[in-house]
Amino acid sequence: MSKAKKKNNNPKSAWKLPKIKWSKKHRVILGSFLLFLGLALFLSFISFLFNWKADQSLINDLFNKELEAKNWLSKFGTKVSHFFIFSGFGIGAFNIAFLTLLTGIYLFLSLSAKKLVKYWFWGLFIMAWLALFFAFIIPSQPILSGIVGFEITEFLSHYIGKIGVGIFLSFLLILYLVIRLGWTPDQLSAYLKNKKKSIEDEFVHAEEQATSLEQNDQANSSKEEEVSVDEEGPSEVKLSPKTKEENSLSKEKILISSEEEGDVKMEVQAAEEEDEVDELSKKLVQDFGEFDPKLELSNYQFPRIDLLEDYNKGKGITIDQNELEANKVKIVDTLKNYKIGIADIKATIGPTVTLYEIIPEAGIRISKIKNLEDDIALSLAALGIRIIAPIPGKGTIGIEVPNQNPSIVPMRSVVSSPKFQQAEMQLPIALGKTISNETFVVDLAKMPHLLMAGATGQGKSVGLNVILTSLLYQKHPAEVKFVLVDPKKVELTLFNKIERHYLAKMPAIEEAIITDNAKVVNTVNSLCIEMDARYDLLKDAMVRNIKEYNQKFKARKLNPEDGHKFLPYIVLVIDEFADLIMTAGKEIETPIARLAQLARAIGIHLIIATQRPSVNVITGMIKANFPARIAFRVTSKIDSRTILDAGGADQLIGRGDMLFTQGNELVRLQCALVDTPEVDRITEFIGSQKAYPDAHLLPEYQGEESGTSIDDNIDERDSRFKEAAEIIVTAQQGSASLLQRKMKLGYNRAGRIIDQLEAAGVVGPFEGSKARQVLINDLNSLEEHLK
Ligand SMILES: Nc1ncnc2c1ncn2[C@@H]1O[C@H](COP(=O)(O)OP(=O)(O)OP(=O)(O)O)[C@@H](O)[C@H]1O
Repeated sequence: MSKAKKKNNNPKSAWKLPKIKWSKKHRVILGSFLLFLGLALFLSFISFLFNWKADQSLINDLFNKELEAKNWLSKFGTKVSHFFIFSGFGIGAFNIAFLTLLTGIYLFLSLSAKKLVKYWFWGLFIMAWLALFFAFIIPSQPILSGIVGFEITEFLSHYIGKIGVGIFLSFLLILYLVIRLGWTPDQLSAYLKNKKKSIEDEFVHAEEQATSLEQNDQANSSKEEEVSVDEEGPSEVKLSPKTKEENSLSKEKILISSEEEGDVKMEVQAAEEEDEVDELSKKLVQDFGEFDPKLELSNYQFPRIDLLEDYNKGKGITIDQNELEANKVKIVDTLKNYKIGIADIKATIGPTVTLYEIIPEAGIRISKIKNLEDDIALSLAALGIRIIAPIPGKGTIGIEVPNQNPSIVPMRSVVSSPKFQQAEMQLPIALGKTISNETFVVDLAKMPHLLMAGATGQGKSVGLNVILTSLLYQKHPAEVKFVLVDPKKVELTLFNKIERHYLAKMPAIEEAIITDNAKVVNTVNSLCIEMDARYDLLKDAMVRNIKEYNQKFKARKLNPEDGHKFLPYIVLVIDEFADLIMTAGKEIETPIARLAQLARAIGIHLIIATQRPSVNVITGMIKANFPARIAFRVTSKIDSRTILDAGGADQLIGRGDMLFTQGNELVRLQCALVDTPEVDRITEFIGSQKAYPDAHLLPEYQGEESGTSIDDNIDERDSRFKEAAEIIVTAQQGSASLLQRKMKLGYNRAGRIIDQLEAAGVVGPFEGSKARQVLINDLNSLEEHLK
């Protein structure tokens, strides 16, 4: 009988499997039918509990019109309830009603059938268990155990005795708890926590699905829109692997368009595969929670705001009313000399400069004012005047006049601003304040690289410290690593204290802050290798960028045994780029440009600073790849053009007054001030806390000189040398990351083996970013060669 019942029910779940054949309409119709059927069963069952005795006489006399049933669903309710509860499985049969209802909901909302099969299996399991259980403890109540439950228990106790049945039932219960719910004593608490979340997620998910369906419905109703859905859905998926939720959403999109077009089977299969990974990762997350990259330094404390100085001690900007008036008169008079009438003038007071916004009288052409820019500046005779004609987006002209008593923008004020504190950015940086005294926060990850230049003593080093400090205030040591290059050996030394928290370096280098140019070249090349390795990981994980990758890793969808790991952002800071490019030339320019072009997606960001903004330092290649630029004060217009492709930086007043561009318009900012003692306190605060055993290690890179000196010493070969050689020859691809993945090696060991393979003549020399050439064609030749 139980079999018969299962047969009855299974098809419902099996119907769902060949999803693609079911049009949305069919699913909705069948779904709502099952939904109502489930509801009817549920009501019948409930009512049966109270009326079963009264209605019992009906069972064999269903067609007698004189008899009335008390069941809420009358004779139908009585009959089915009797069948499922009384003759069947007792109150466990409520599961049938519930499962039918659930199937209805799944079909209605077009949710994945995979889960449903599971629900049915375990739902029926529990139903059978309950029947046996009740027959075991209260055998006299057929309504609790049902006849089937009673009979089976009878049968079992006949053979294994009452105690045997008890043991058997306990075993089944444990089976359910362990397999279905994943309970072990220590995971019990973790489970309870996660269950809540997964239920919430499911609701959100279902809502999203419903909205997506609705949207598609709307799309289908209009022919034009239908085309756009069809075009967008599939191409989105092919080009951009998505996170779990997005994936199932786009899967739905494809299915819907497939009903119109009917040939996107491939995507459907891919989506099914993703489901399996999902199940596993969900289970892992359920058992262990999300992966927490911060766990190793879980007690790490972020630096406190009071480590920073409050230079203004609560004072805001102070500006003299007379100063404002005098400047206004001067501006109006000067413009009058050039026959430019003013309709209105408005002043916005910033920390360093005040912006006078002028609306010229009707009929005056902006171009006229623009042409007179230099003359007007001369007439106003003040350093630091910058004319913006027109102010982008407005029909007005801006004249920036320096304040007589500029106020400092303390790092403390920008760090504690809500704008920075609540910034939802990957690498938020509080650069300073705008001319209208608003805190200016940018995302380094979006820049994605920054070029910083200005004459000496104008605030570059402070600017670098502002950037680094911003990140220290927002990012845990597990999330970001700095590679610091400081040929001047003074500016960044303080950061030595946080070497084992925040710095990254090559294993062979002792000092984490690199001062020697030859080592810089190696390190930059090492970052290129890191970049390639990260791209391999991204490709393998089928994601587009580090953010998605880390999300996927945290959700335990990527297996660490395949070489996957949480990837911190890496920020490379080069303090004096001029020295470097003068001595190393192309050797450094090429890998820098390569990093700049490609590294954004994998979380490596470059900041290069120079006090010599000449074209042989800031070359075309560098400029093309650094759209975000900061110019501090420079001495000539030419320098300003070299940095910004525009004048203006020569009109700045120094001490952190700067122009910032992210590729479009220029923004004048007052850089925040963080002085050496403050940086000292912050690094001391961080440095005194528990650290990682070492700085974050970058891949090994052997420079030209050291590369050629590898001997082919057979005794010193790695124990897995031969295996590695075979992998390389089979794949015909000489890369350390390949060995890393296939042999599950660390980067250093894989790198060493590659060097040994080079020495043994199996692979060619290092070719920068490209994989090395493999010099042996097949395994037979390799055998010969190694002999
Ligand atoms: N944002 C700022 N607010 C106030 N004063 C500043 C600011 N930035 C710099 N200064 C002042 O300017 C001085 C020089 O700044 P900084 O050392 O950053 O210049 P620099 O451009 O790095 O010089 P160099 O190229 O010689 O290292 C600082 O000591 C400080 O007094």
